Formats: sequence, structure tokens, C-alpha cells
Amino acid sequence: MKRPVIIALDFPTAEQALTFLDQFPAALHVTVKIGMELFYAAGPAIVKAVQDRGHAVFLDLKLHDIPNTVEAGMRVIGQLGVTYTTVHAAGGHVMLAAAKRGLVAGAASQGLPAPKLLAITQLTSTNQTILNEDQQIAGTVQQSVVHYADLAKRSGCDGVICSAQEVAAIHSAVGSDFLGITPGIRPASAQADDQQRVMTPVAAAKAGSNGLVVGRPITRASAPVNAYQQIVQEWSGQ
Ligand SMILES: O=C(O)c1cc(=O)[nH]c(=O)n1[C@@H]1O[C@H](COP(=O)(O)O)[C@@H](O)[C@H]1O
Repeated sequence: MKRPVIIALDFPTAEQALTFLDQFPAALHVTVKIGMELFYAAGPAIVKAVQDRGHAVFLDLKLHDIPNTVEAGMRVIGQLGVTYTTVHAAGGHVMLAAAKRGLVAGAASQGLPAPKLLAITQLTSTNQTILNEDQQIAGTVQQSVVHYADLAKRSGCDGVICSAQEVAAIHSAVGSDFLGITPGIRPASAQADDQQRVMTPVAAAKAGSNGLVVGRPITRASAPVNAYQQIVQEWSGQ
């Protein structure tokens, strides 16, 4: 799918994750996000298990450390054949450039294409108060997100993770070829949970989002494949 609806496979064990995933026919070729919970539990074997089922992997480990450590970690991630991976933009230019270098080198060592490197801007659970008081960053959330998008682009990243609320501003500031992949997606009837900056799939599509990340509205639905297909339909109908 050119603009994917990425399913956040947030489960505590490989068994639970694969039991859930096996409801989705291989022919759907979904993209699933493996985050820290599942990766800490199941390691690279879960990445391979998902790929062996014909699905694509977004490995979301949100690296944030000194440049040398991030470069070395990304070199390993680059060897796993994943489609996307993440780093925190707040680590700064030198760390982001090191992340890109490691990822490209790791992929090249296996003859693989480099995964798309996405920088986390402000998490979708962050609101104005958290930004100004906890993080001591002045200005609006949108200003901070656009700043991080510009930094990420200058540092060699392929895109950012942000709320769909900020995608249009990012595209007008740094260009529409820079990916804005957006979690915090909630169908109109769903609860927000711990998300602060949410949008519906339809609104995210209209805003120019390059891909949705959706977890609980699919993983906790009584009929997950139907919930997924309904979101895909809303999203791609725009
Ligand atoms: O990097 C992410 O994927 C991410 C960034 C962000 O700003 N907000 C955010 O919710 N996410 C992830 O997107 C998924 C959202 O899950 P739900 O809130 O259940 O739809 C989770 O796996 C989060 O870790």
C-alpha cells in the first residue's frame, strides 16, 4: 500500500502477537509496527516471523543515545530487512546523521535497501502543558514539531512521526516529499485513551498524512480485520 495503514502490534508475547496477526490473510500484505514491548519480549525472531508471513515491518525502537551508540544500533537494525524505523529528533543533528549512516551501512552489508528513517518529533501524547512545563520548550507544539521536521530533513531522515494535526504545516515548511507518518488516529466513535493530539482517518487523509499508525482501535476491536478494513476504506477513499 503506497500510503499504508500500519497496525501497531503492541502485545507482550510473540504468541499473542502472531495469534492476532494470523487473522489477517497474507494476501493483505499489511505493515505492522513492532515496538519496544514486543521487541523486548521476542527480539529479532518476531521480525522474521512477521516477514515470513508476507507482511512488512516497521521496527519502532525510538533510539536516543550518544551518536556512536545510535549508529551501532542502527547498523544492526539495518540488517533486519524492515521497511521503517525510528529515532528521536531531540537527540540532535549529529545523532540523527549517525543514525542514518548506521542504517545505510547495515542494510548495504546485507544487500538490502535501507529502511526509511523516521524521526519522532513531539509524541502524540504530548500537549501544550507538557511541552512548556515538563520539557521547558517555549512556543506551540506545532512550532516544535515543524522545527524537528526541518532538523530531521537536514540530517538525512526520510520523514517524521507526528500528529496528523501538524502534517500540512510540515509539508509546507520542508516539502511534500518528506514523510509525515501519523499515530494518534481515532475513528470518530473511538476513545482517545492516552493520546492528546488525535485525528480521524478521513481528516488525516485530507491533511496529507503519508501513513497512519493505528493500535488499539484495531487490536482491541471485536473484529480486528473488519476494523482495519474500515479504516483503510475511510483513509483511501479520500
Ligand atoms: O512512534 C510511534 O509509533 C508513536 C509515536 C507517537 O507520537 N505516538 C504514538 O502513539 N506512537 C505509537 O503509535 C501507536 C499508537 O497506538 P494506539 O494509541 O493504540 O492507536 C503506539 O504503538 C505508540 O507507541
